Amino acid sequence: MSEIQVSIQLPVLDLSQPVHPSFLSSLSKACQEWGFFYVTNHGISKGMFDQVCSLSKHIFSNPTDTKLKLGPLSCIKTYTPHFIASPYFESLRVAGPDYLASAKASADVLFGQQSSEFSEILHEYGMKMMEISKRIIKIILMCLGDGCESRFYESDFSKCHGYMRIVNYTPPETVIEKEVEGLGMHTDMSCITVVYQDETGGLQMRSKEEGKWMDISPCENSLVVNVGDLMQAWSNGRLRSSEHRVVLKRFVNRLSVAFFWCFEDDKVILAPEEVVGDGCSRTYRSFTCLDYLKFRENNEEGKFDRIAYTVKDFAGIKQ
Ligand SMILES: O=C(O)CCC(=O)C(=O)O
Ligand SMILES: [Fe+2]
Repeated sequence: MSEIQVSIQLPVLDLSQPVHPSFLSSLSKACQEWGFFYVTNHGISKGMFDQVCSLSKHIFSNPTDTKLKLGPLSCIKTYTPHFIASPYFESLRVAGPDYLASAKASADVLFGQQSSEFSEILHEYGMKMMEISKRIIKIILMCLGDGCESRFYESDFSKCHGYMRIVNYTPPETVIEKEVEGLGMHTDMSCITVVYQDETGGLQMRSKEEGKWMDISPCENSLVVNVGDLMQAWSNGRLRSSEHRVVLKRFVNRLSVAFFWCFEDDKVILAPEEVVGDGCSRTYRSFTCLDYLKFRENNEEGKFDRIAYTVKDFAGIKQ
């Protein structure tokens, strides 16, 4: 991994302030060019993040045998062990809309039924993330043109749902290379993804034209938002689903919590005429959300590694 790395300044969306038109144009540019931006004043306190992190670390500190009770061969299937996405990656999934029940189902298997701390905080976190995601989607719709928010939020986005993936990255103890890939290049199968990353760093995005890797550095009290495949297709490619990865540069564990905000499974995704724009042609055919998710699942190679199979491969119209 020796590509040149450059740094850029991404806009920071302040959720405590009304959105100014000049900010909207820089946000719009970032969504087209990079598919990434930061969010601040989102209403999640540092204390809450710290609690989510420390309880999650406690979960991952269990012996592998115990964690595998939640693994791919179990009936719960919330835990992804090492060597599936990468040797250094393991994750736990908490699904909505009932985050409490989802987190509790995993915690009960690991700790017995007395422990409710983990499920309660994850429930609170999930509910906050839903609220934040709705606000962000509305602002992203504003980037697509005047009136887009009022025209399309209710009709297209009000049934969205979200799930979280808590990821624990464990770098190798002996490193030959300077840095290793914790999670290979991919695009997210969401409308948007809202990521909390700890102070370790390592999240990188790939630039559109030159394919250079750029650090998305952790920014205190800020979340990282990236546009996903579903939004790229729904916007007829006006918003970019960014290619990104995670590299581990230091001998320290890294923890992140990614919240994936998605269309409902049976949603038919087709960019509205107004979003496509006069004189522009459609670049994605219509498809149902679930069919795309299945397409990605069935293409193991396209899952995390090389992005041979993206939404463009699935539903893009050859021009
Ligand atoms: O760990 C991170 O910072 C990002 C993880 C990610 O890209 C993903 O889970 O899709
Ligand atoms: Fe991702």
